[in-house]
Amino acid sequence: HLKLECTYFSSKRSLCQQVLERFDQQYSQELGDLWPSARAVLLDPHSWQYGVMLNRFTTVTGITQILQSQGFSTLLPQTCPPNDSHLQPDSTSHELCQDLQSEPSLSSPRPTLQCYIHPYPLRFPSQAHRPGQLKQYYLLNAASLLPVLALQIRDGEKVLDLCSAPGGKALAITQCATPGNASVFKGLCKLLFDFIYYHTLDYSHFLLSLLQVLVDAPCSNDRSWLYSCSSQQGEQRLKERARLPALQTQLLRSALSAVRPGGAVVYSTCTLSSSENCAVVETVLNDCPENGTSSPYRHRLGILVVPQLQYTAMKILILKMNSQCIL
Ligand SMILES: C[S@@+](CC[C@H](N)C(=O)[O-])C[C@H]1O[C@@H](n2cnc3c(N)ncnc32)[C@H](O)[C@@H]1O
Repeated sequence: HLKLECTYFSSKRSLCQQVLERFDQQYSQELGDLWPSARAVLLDPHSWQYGVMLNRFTTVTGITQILQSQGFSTLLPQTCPPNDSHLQPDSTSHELCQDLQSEPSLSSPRPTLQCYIHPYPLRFPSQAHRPGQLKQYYLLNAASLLPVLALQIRDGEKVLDLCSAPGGKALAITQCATPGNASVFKGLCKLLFDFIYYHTLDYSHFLLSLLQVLVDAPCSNDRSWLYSCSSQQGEQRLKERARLPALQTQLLRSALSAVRPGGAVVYSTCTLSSSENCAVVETVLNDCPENGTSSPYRHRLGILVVPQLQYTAMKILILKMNSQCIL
């Protein structure tokens, strides 16, 4: 049963001062003027926003109306805006929107992710686990959907979600394409909540067989690292942080060995740290002589989503994500 009222997120979390000091040092240099507002969001759990992703494998009767009556609106465009809309400042956005909406080679439209967000950090109640039943919706940080959208998954494609646990993005992947075998997908949705995963660094047994690979790499998750740790744990995590780029580089190389020509590898993290983001991608690109300094890839190494208080930035980013865009 749905609890019909939304509640503000409240929790007692203890801040790890050492981690904050390191972030201040590093991010004021890397992000400049953007850091104070990003810092304010990270330090105020009440301002953290969660999207509500509907599960299209269940009948979602009534939830859409409840969400809309509470002021939630869809994150992704349900229909493409006209070419001169203020939300899509360039033609790339319009093409991306059309691409998100439909698959030209298929007679029926491709399923789109249904995610609702609110202009204020209102938290929709999470749905309790009901044995034998799928959840009708999941709460997740809306920015987590960007790597999944970047995969541009089409029906029938093989996707490897290389660092899957606990499974938020894998769930989003299941919402993006029509599965060949619906019961397998339903089983997957269930399994993902049992936190099943395995650790290896070698994915070469998939050698050149996959079209899409997602590397949502283990990283110094800024938001959670700031909280819930003693000063001893903080020290330990900062040491661990220095070792992460080597692991991330290994995982990204392994993903590249599994993807077939013409496919795509999407690398994502939930840290703002440049040494775990563009530096990792650059290191791997440097392996390939054809990706020299004059390569066009150099100018489009990725999108950095910096937490801000205005939610509209997220919608605009979704429409612009195919072009070079650093917020
Ligand atoms: C950022 S989390 C992934 C979150 C997940 N994609 C999601 O959306 O729920 C990174 C995960 O990678 C796992 N991991 C660490 N080393 C790994 C490895 N060698 N192969 C696969 N996963 C690994 C970690 O245990 C962690 O669960």
